[in-house]
Amino acid sequence: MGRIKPGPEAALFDHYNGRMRPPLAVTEFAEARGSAAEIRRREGEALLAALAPSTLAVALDLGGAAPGSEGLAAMLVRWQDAGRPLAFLIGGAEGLDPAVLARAEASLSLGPLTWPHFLVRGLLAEQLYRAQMIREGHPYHRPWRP
Ligand SMILES: C[S@@+](CC[C@H](N)C(=O)[O-])C[C@H]1O[C@@H](n2cnc3c(N)ncnc32)[C@H](O)[C@@H]1O
Repeated sequence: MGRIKPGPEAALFDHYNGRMRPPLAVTEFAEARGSAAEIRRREGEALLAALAPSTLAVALDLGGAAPGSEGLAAMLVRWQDAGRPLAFLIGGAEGLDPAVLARAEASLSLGPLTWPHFLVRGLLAEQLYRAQMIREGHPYHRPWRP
């Protein structure tokens, strides 16, 4: 949700997305106006209208599953094996509407801290790139801990 402007958040996303094979395609939606509930509803309607019926939607949500990076890599394999378009949904400042959470088949948390949505885009891109590296056995991911 939201149209990112040139700046550090856009650069963070571009940095990791530029490494992905293939890169992620981003669809941006204008942030809505009104009360918090109206914003969530209007933004939710725009998001839902853009999803094809076959799309496997994953909501980025604080209440979602919070796997480690290797767990996320395994989840991604399952999602991609479904052979359906895969979409990650990131809410705006007011969060995702309950209708969007209900449509999503999975929800993913990046931990209990609340992050700004444009930062979430970059954080997610890094984790999806990391998941690719985990699948390839690439030393980008160093799972050992001292
Ligand atoms: C500023 S947050 C919205 C905060 C809102 N109060 C809520 O609870 O969703 C904007 C969006 O970023 C994503 N987001 C922020 N922090 C997150 C986290 N820790 N895990 C997953 N998604 C997060 C969600 O998609 C959220 O809708």
